[in-house]
Amino acid sequence: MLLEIRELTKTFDQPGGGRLTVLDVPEFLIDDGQQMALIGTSGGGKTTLLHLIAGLLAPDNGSIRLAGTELTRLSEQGRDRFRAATVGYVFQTFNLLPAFTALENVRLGMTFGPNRVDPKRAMDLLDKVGLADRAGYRPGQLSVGQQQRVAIARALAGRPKILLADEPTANVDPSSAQTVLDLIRGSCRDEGIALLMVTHSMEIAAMTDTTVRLEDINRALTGV
Ligand SMILES: Nc1ncnc2c1ncn2[C@@H]1O[C@H](COP(=O)(O)OP(=O)(O)OP(=O)(O)O)[C@@H](O)[C@H]1O
Repeated sequence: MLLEIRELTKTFDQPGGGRLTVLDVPEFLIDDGQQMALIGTSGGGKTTLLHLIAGLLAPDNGSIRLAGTELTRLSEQGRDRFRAATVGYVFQTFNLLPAFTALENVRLGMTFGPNRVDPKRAMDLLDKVGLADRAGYRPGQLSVGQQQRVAIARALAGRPKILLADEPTANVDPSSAQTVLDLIRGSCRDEGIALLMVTHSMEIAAMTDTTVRLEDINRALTGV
């Protein structure tokens, strides 16, 4: 099993006082190489779950075991190192660095991991996402769909074990959404990378191996 989450809870301080329990997840599992879509109502905690798996947030309680490492035993720095080595993340807003070119952004996806920076792989990935001719462009000089493809190439650059993608098809038209999805699924399959993808589209969810509704794994939403 690549990812094993058990008895996970996450609460947040609320601006008006008190704490909100966003996640209360008894069990959530992902196999090596499995492709899973995560759907659920807005504000239900999908992004929070992705952040916990990436080690960007720490849970209140419970266990997150990813690729044999218990994340809750790591320091924040340890989680940063672990993330660089193990997790690729396509953010809802891409988070590309505006001062760097497309190629430099993809290379940055390798800089912090254990694998040495491999300029050829960076260029190959840009080629794979159809942007070899835009390697020298900065994000501001690219369309939204092109920026999204650079973000996908960057997330794959460090040869992660799992790709976390937060609504990667939300900002493009339906035919580009299909291209983006094919790209993500094909790359993950070719490289043996597991995929956890948040989406609001049932059509897109139907194209993955498994679809999980957050309501079905999160007791905080059902109150049971
Ligand atoms: N840092 C924070 N402080 C306080 N509350 C937060 C924080 N981050 C998230 N929340 C709350 O946690 C809940 C879940 O947020 P999250 O972004 O995980 O939802 P989501 O399922 O990804 O939503 P969407 O589909 O709209 O992107 C929301 O009610 C939100 O207000």
